[in-house]
Amino acid sequence: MDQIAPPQSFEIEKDVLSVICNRPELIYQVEDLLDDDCFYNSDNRYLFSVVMKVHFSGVAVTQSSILPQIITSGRKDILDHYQQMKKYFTSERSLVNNAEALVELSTKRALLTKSLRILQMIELNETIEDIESEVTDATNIVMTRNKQTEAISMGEAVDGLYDLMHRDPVNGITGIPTGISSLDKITGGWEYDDKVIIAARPGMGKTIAATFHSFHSASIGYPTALISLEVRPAKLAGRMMSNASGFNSSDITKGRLADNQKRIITEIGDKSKSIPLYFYDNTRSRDINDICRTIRTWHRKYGIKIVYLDYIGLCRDRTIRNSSDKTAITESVQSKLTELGDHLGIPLIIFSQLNRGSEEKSDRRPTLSNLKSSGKLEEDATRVIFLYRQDYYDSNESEARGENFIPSNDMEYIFAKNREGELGPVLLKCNVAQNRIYDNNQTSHIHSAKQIEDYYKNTALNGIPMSLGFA
Ligand SMILES: Nc1ncnc2c1ncn2[C@@H]1O[C@H](COP(=O)(O)OP(=O)(O)OP(=O)(O)O)[C@@H](O)[C@H]1O
Repeated sequence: MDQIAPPQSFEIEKDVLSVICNRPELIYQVEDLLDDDCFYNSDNRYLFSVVMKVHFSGVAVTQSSILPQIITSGRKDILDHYQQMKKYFTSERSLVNNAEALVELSTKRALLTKSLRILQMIELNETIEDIESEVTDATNIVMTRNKQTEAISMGEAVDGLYDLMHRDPVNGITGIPTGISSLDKITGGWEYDDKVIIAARPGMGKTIAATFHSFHSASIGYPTALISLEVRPAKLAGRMMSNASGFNSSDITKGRLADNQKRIITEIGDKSKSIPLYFYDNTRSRDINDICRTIRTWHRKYGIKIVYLDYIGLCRDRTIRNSSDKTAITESVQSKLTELGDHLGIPLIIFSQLNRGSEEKSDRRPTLSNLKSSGKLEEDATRVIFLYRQDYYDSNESEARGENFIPSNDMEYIFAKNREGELGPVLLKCNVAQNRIYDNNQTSHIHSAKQIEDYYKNTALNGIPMSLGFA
């Protein structure tokens, strides 16, 4: 393997360089295609980088404009090289084809380097996760190259439209059902190209929403990833069991249930073990590069169809040098997530924590301006939804006055951006102790054993024996 010569062609490099040195007005044909790495020969690579620097500065590429660049770098020998390229003239007709050939050769060189690295890692018995990461990088090398050279034809676009048009809506929904019919009406379910930001101040119910929606999508059969950077999987499962049983989630996790109640949770728990829901181990890493790698692996391994991330502000990014620049980190994290969602073609539901800064005004409902401090969250999102519960404030104020508080359970999903649908609030109910979110017109989402049976009838939890004596 060590003996494999790096794929390259000095002749093609020379052909391309001679055309762009003689006919700089043609550079635009290849400027998006080529980068320095496309040239294997170091003089060619250096000359190309100088030519492009001049070109991108908006100045015409001539001997006099490249001269200052060469002199400041101390590589006067490159001037001879430039003159040789000018003398060696070849037809410009093959420029694009030749440039594509150079891209292909450089891709092969990058793959060769990666392959040697992977072989070495196997030899050194490095962890499978690290090896997998290198394999993913290798796939990305090929993907990036494809992006540069392949267009999507009108034929492909129209075929894609037919696929969308012929999807069989179930109850009018083509995406992944949210679990709440009034939300499904507005969204049509979470769509394959969705990047949804669900933002809220602390205590508004982000984790309840993440748990509720992910449990729902998994229980109706969609392989689901729940990346919670705050709550451990056993506690998340406790919230899901609370949702399914109606018992207070704290009572479940703190061992405060009676024996017959524990039996019910065990029944539901055992049944739900087969649900395709995958939790991320947040003790391993909160770095977005590891998170994206994990999601890619799960997509291959488990066929993940939707990802919930709770919440973006807790992600780190080791590629950002200044770790105190929160905006730079959020922007980088978000662009990595957007790229991942586009690449996998699955919805990403990303939770975001708003700070408490602007709660002084009389209407405490957040607006898009509250997202401004979190980088470009709004720009890339297909939808921005704010969660709001007036109970949160009322209960604190009642407590301060020493009064008893009776919750309204009102919850609003406020659509502040919705690329293909209505804006405005959707009024729902949320029972925080039971981790339940339900339509406003229901007195309770689920309040009897019979309703639980009906609710889960078409899900993997179908057949849960709910006749164990609770209402
Ligand atoms: N078992 C419970 N009993 C009573 N209230 C609860 C229970 N579990 C959660 N809550 C309350 O529900 C609200 C929403 O909880 P959730 O964990 O979803 O908050 P969050 O929006 O994720 O915020 P944070 O990041 O601060 O945890 C909080 O005010 C919390 O105190």
